Amino acid sequence: MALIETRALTKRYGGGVTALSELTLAVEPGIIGLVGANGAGKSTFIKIMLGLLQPSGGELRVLGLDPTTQSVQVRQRVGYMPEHDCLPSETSAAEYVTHLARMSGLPANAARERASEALRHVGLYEERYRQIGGYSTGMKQRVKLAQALAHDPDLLLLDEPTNGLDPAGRDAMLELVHRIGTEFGISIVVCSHLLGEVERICTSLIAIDGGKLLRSATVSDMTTSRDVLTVEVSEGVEQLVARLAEQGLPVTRDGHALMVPMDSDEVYDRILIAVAELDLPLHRLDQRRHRVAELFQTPSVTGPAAAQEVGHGAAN
Ligand SMILES: Nc1ncnc2c1ncn2[C@@H]1O[C@H](COP(=O)(O)OP(=O)(O)OP(=O)(O)O)[C@@H](O)[C@H]1O
Repeated sequence: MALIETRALTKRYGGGVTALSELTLAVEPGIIGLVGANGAGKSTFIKIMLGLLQPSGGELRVLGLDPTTQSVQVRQRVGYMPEHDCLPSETSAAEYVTHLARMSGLPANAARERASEALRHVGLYEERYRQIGGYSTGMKQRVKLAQALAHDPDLLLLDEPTNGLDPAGRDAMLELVHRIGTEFGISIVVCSHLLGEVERICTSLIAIDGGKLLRSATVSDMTTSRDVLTVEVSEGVEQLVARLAEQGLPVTRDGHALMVPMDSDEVYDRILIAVAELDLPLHRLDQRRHRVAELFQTPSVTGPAAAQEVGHGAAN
């Protein structure tokens, strides 16, 4: 059974905004990156999966359940970490997470135990009796993660868990998410507008742009068949580009380097022959795996920083 399955899932808000447009996908259990630029529709998708928002059209199953009619069952099995800060400042993390565990239906003692355990998993055990108002941003994010874990869910939906964190904090949060996914065997959907960031911890990726599905596949499927050859010549780059284009090889430029998808073994030889025939000084010819971010580059996305972001448009 697929973990999440949608068919033509669509969400329109008032004011003519189509936040999700005919999304059709199926993902298997694992750590799933839900990636897209700001406004791509990630939060909307998460809220529909939780049954907090009703879709305007299409179908959806989460853990085999229909959130539009079985939202209580869905929320019993799904933990949700919202994007924005929503924590009470004058309450301790222990009190807050216990309270939410109780609200999910656990008896008082079990709720307290589960809260302590969840806070231990996220590294806040020692600090759990301090008021949340005195916590750093990273600690607050961890409290949100702990409350999502407290009722022992089968699936976690994390909306931008690295928001507001510095690079070290982002790394630590991603490592934690990865550990929870692998050690506890919980499936996780982790939203991010930074593909390069989640790519390293995910087993599959759903990429959306302007509410439309760009791609949904396992990370290994996205990368294994897409090795790329990098060629650098000290001079005559234009000649080489023209020669490779004549041969029907798709070439993209990355600074001085030329990148050619390695669709078959003979591509390597064809490049070597072209360089030799043109008598160009070969500086470098090597093969490497495509980074997932490169697979999503569009003509309007340029430069290394932009290449990290998926898509480029808001939904309209
Ligand atoms: N309640 C709403 N009413 C009208 N439009 C909305 C509403 N909520 C979201 N939108 C619009 O729907 C589109 C998708 O928003 P959504 O928050 O789902 O995107 P996102 O990918 O999560 O982006 P972000 O990371 O910035 O939150 C955006 O254009 C947004 O402005």
